[in-house]
Amino acid sequence: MFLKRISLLNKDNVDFTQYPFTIPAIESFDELELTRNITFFVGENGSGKSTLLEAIAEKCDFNTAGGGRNNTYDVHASNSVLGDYIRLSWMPKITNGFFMRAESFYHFATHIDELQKDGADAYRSYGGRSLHEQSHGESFFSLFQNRFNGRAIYLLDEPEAALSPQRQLAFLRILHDLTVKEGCQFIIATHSPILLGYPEASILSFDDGKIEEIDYEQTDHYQITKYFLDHREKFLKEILKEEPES
Ligand SMILES: Nc1ncnc2c1ncn2[C@@H]1O[C@H](COP(=O)(O)OP(=O)(O)OP(=O)(O)O)[C@@H](O)[C@H]1O
Repeated sequence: MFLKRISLLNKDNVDFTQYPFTIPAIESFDELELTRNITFFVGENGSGKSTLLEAIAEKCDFNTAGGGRNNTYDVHASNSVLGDYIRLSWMPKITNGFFMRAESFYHFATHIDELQKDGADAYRSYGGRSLHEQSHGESFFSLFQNRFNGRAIYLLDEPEAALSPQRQLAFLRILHDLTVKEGCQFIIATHSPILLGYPEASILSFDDGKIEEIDYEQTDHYQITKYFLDHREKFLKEILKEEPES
């Protein structure tokens, strides 16, 4: 493990009427200890997971549109406001890593194509061919299999977005190998009940206005998916029933 703690600085200068401090989990955020090689961020849509992940990426000097330190391109690279207010505590400090956001991965793929056109052997780290020539899920997988290794921290925003259930299971194996054999650290925002099931991870919930560690079985992702699978017909009848006209 490398990144041990994330702390809020300058609390006196914070404007709680402005984004990102209007997000309840960020408003109450003070300090977060990271205790495992894999940390999951979970929570309802809009609960602040990406906001904190992007702030960590900015403090790591990764491209906030996606990429590592050396991936300089402009598309959607936004400044993280929260990045100005947090401090990362490392032991030891590392600089290698990657910020992956599913939503802007297309632009990252174009950036790699441009590097290749300029003469760099950029495809080598991504399965030997353009990420655009691979399916969405295949391109994610090429990144995980070829680009990720060694003493590094990986910040992933919804990596399951393009992965089939089978590939999500295969991704668990990659996570296992990269953390156990290579010592990599991961922070992953996810909605996947499959990924969240990884046994040696800590799960931080952003719900109920605070960031707190919870068990797998306490997550909505586990509970709703399990309930749905166990009671699909009853569940669907309930949510699809016609309301009587008033
Ligand atoms: N640049 C911005 N300016 C103002 N508000 C923003 C900005 N970016 C995000 N927000 C708001 O902050 C809240 C948290 O967004 P964030 O993307 O961190 O949520 P999330 O937990 O990652 O959600 P999801 O699971 O849907 O990806 C949302 O209500 C969103 O509308």
